[in-house]
Amino acid sequence: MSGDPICSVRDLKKHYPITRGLLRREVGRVRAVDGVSFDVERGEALGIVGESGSGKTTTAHTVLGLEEPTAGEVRFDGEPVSELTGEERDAFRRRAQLIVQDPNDALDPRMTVGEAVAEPLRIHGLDDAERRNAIVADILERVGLSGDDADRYPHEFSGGEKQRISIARALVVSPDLIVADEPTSALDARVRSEILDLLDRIRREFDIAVLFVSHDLDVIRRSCDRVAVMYLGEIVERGATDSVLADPAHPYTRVLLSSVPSLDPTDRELGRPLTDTVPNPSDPPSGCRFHPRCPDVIPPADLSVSESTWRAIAGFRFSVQAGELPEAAVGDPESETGTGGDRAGEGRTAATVRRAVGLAEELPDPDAEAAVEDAAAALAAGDVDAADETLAAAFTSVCEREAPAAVDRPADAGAERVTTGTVSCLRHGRSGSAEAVRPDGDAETEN
Ligand SMILES: Nc1ncnc2c1ncn2[C@@H]1O[C@H](COP(=O)(O)OP(=O)(O)OP(=O)(O)O)[C@@H](O)[C@H]1O
Repeated sequence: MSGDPICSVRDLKKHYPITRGLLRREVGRVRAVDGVSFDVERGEALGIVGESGSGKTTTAHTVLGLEEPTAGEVRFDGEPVSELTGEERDAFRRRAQLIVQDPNDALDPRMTVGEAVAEPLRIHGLDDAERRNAIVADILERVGLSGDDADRYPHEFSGGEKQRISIARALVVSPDLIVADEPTSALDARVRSEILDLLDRIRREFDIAVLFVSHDLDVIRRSCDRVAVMYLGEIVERGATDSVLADPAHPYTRVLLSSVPSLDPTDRELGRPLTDTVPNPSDPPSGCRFHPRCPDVIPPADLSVSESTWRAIAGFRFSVQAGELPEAAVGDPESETGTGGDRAGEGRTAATVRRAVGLAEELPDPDAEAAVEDAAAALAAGDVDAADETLAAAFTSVCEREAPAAVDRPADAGAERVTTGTVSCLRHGRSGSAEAVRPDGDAETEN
C-alpha cells in the first residue's frame, strides 16, 4: 500500500426524505448514513460491519455513485465522484465495481456466462470479439472456472460458482476497487470460505482494493486489514481488524462480538444490549446513538450506587423507554389477568416489579431508591409513561446529552504503535475534549 488512497470519503451523508400526502410534503428524513469518513488504501481490504439497518449498503452505493450523497464527498483516485462526467465517469464505472450478495441479481439468465463476463468489456469499448473471448476464458480460469464454461448458462451453476462468475465480471475490466456487499451471505460455510479465499487471492494478485460490507464479523476478521464499525448511520469504532476485534473499545463492537440474543432485557451478562429494538434512523437517540442499548452507559455523577446496581437501573430505564420490559414487570389495567397468575392491580406491586427487573434490594442512595420505587409503583399500576418520566428525571446520563467525538483507541498493551484507530464513546473521551481527533483519523496513524 502506498501513495494516496484510491477512495476517500468525507463526512458523507445520505438522508431519504419521508413524504406524506398528494403534495409529497417532507415530514422527516431517514438518516441512513449520517456523517461517515474513511479512506480505502490501494490494494487493502477495508470492512464495514454493523447490524441490519446501520447504513452499510447505503454507504457502499453512495461510494459507487449509485446514490447521490445528501452531503459530504467521495473522491476516487483524488477526483470528486460527483463532478465526473463523460469519459472520466465511464472510467470510474470501470475502475470501481460492485459484487452483490445474490449473484442472480447480477446475471441475466438469457446470457451465456461468456456473454455476461464479456459485456463490461464491450460496454467499455473493446470491440474485438476474438480478443474479448480470449480475455473471458483467461478470467474464468483465474476465478476457478473453466474457459469452456463460457458457453453455458447461469442456471447450470451452483450459488458459489455463480458468485465466481460475478467476480469474473467485475474483474474483467481491471478495477482498482471492488465493493463486495455481503458477497458470501447466501452461501454455505464451505463455499463461503472458498469465495473469501478467491477474493483475497485476486486482491493480492491484481492489487485491487476491496471494500467489504458485512454484518458478519467472521468475514471481516478473515478478509480485512482494517474495519469500520457502523451503528445507526455513524462509524463508532475503526482500526486494524486484529486490534479492534481482539480488544474492542466501543460497547457496540463488544456487543456485536458477543451477540447472543438475550430474551431478558435486564440481563446484562456478556455485555448484551439493553434493548433488542434498533432505534429508527429517522429519529435517532440524542447524544450517543447507542446509549439506550448500551451496557456501559455512564451513570449520573451524583448517583452513589455500585456499577452493577447502575446497570440494573439503566436496564430498567431504557427497557421501560423501549417498551421491552419482562411481562411480569408491567401491569395492565385493561386486562383482568396478568402473567404468572397475577391479577392486575392485585398481585402486582412495586415489589414484584422490582424483583422482575433485578432491583429488589433497597438502594443505598435515597434519591435513587425513591425514583426506582415510584417508577415500579407506576408500572404496577400500568402507567408506563409515568414510570418512564420518573426514571428519565432521576437517571439522566451524559451519554444522552453529548455526542461523542472520535478519539484515539486506547493503545494495545505493549504495542509499539501508539494508535490503532478511533472510537466514538464518551467512556474514552468527551466531545470537544483535547483528546478528540478528526473523524478520519485512522488513515495516517495505522498504516
Ligand atoms: N431508498 C430508501 N428509502 C428510504 N429509506 C431507506 C432507503 N434505503 C435504505 N433505507 C433505510 O436506511 C437505513 C440503512 O439501510 P441500509 O440498507 O444502508 O443498511 P444496512 O446496514 O446495509 O442493512 P442491511 O444489511 O439490512 O441491508 C435503513 O433504516 C433503511 O430502511
